[in-house]
Amino acid sequence: MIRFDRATKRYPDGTVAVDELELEAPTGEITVLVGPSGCGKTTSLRMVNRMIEPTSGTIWLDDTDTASMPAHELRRKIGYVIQHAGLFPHRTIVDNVATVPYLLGTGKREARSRAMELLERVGLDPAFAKRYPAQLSGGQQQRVGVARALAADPPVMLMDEPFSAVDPVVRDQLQDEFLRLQGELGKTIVFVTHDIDEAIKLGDRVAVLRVGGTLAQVAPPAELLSRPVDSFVAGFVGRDRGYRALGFTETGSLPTHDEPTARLGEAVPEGRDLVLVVDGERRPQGWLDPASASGAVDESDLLRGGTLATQGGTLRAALDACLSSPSRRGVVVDEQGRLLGSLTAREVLDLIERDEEPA
Ligand SMILES: Nc1ncnc2c1ncn2[C@@H]1O[C@H](COP(=O)(O)OP(=O)(O)OP(=O)(O)O)[C@@H](O)[C@H]1O
Repeated sequence: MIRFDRATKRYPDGTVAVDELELEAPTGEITVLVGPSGCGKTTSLRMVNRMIEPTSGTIWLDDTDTASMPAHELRRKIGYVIQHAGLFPHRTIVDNVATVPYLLGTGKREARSRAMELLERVGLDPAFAKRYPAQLSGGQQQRVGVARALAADPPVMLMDEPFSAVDPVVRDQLQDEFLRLQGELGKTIVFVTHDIDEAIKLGDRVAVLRVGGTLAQVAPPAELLSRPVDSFVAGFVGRDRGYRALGFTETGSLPTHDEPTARLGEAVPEGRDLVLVVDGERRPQGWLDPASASGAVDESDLLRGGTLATQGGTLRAALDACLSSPSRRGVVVDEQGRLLGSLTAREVLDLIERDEEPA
């Protein structure tokens, strides 16, 4: 656990970057700091590993006042990942990852073999190990940055905009893999971003800061979306927050109807209504308009593009499946992707209304 206890940073020029911050980052969870430019996110983060010393207040690591520990000992327990990865340009990837173990006196062979394991863990091909940072893409470099921070197996990780410098598709992949990795590792993570969508996706808890370095609200993402404390947080959390909050509400069992199907290779069925086409495992492939096809059902006849809802998924996914479906019937599948049935947007709205808590 990391706890900011009235932590304050006043820079020598008088700027108060962080003002009496009270915040707890629980053990094994991802706590995201988010807020507009200059609100003190980076300053707060760097006070944890004492790259910046607080002017007043205390930062606790479990039961220890971080100011009472030698800084090098503190930093051994804390991995640090920054934007652009901050890799050493003249060291190979494997040596970059093994940097801290080398410093701690781990033998070369052991440090390297652990570094290779970590590269694999963060989803990087071991073939990159002998390359230099400039020979990797931005996304690959960020993975190396994460592997390097994990190398000494620290219980705590500080991450400052680690995925901001890559394009949206790569960022999405890095975020997914980061969540998968955290599912295995359960580190105590403080993560800084200016991107509220990233905060909502990654945070177990999200702390919204205002310029001046004060805490506006800290809450799990669903609560932040559904119950922002004031207009600043509501504005920062942004548009569509009601719809986005559905992404945190699980559907339980969706009330589905039987959906008539046709199979690829079978004769095009009669009728005018769109028909769902499935493969031999009953996995939906797309919709068929019987009026515009003849002979056997062929892949090229299919209307695609609808998303699928998974039984036990979220209300947002269920509603999206309906709205994106060419037939307006949302397709529901099981964990293996096999058809369970369909439902309409009206039925999903009924579920939403049923779930609505009284204000
Ligand atoms: N060394 C410094 N001396 C004086 N003021 C500073 C210093 N470093 C940061 N500041 C100021 O402190 C405030 C908080 O800065 P900080 O970098 O922590 O914000 P941030 O929320 O991380 O911003 P961004 O999202 O733009 O990176 C800003 O007003 C900044 O100008």
